[in-house]
Amino acid sequence: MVITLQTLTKRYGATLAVDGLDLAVRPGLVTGFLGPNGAGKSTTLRMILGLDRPTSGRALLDGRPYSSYAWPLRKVGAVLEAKAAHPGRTGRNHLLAMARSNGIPAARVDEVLALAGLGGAARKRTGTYSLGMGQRLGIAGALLGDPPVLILDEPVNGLDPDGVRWIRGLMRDLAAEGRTVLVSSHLLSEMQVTADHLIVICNGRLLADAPIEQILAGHASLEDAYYTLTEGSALR
Ligand SMILES: Nc1ncnc2c1ncn2[C@@H]1O[C@H](COP(=O)(O)OP(=O)(O)OP(=O)(O)O)[C@@H](O)[C@H]1O
Repeated sequence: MVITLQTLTKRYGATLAVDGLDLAVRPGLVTGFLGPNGAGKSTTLRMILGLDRPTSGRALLDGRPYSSYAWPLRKVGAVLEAKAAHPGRTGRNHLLAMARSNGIPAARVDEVLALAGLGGAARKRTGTYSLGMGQRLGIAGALLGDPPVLILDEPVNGLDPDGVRWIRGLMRDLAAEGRTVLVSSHLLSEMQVTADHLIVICNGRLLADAPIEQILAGHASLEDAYYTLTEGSALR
């Protein structure tokens, strides 16, 4: 499944959060989505997921908006914020409710809980989860519908070293299975070893959309390349 942005624009009052993005995110790759704080990454991801309405332009999944799909969890799995679950619900019940509303069998809930390393905490209330456990629950939820597209906003935030390794391997595996994996992160060293392709934005505008080798060429590290790319684009 291809994610296509067509002159995607979002204005909040005087702030142009996303400024005419035109690009395609392709299957079979881990695409890193980078940019300074306030660059417009989360706003872009929210528009792809139909959680924010574009001021103009469009965000499409295989040519159709997210909202046009009857079982969206079977098309796109997303983790936007850790701890999005109701704190009084157990992790398992949270996922069961998600599964039910998307016609996904209950057995899949236990599968993704085990996959996310949450088997032991499945029957605890999510309000008692640590940041990393909340992040794992979010990832379990994203995998629930076995979707062809995964959208992850800062997925390693709060994860322990084991968790970081796990999510890195998971993203690589999902891409190798032919899925579209779009991941935003500020951890450039992590992106350097995980991403195949990078999209860099600043002030809502596209700075780079290229294979990682091309962006790294002539630089000692992704951190170096990133600073070269963004230094000419002072933040508002
Ligand atoms: N609901 C909102 N109302 C008003 N302004 C908003 C809203 N959401 C985002 N913005 C503004 O839009 C711009 C882009 O924000 P966004 O959260 O998309 O950036 P980001 O790249 O995800 O940043 P970070 O790396 O800090 O998460 C910022 O200037 C932000 O203040």
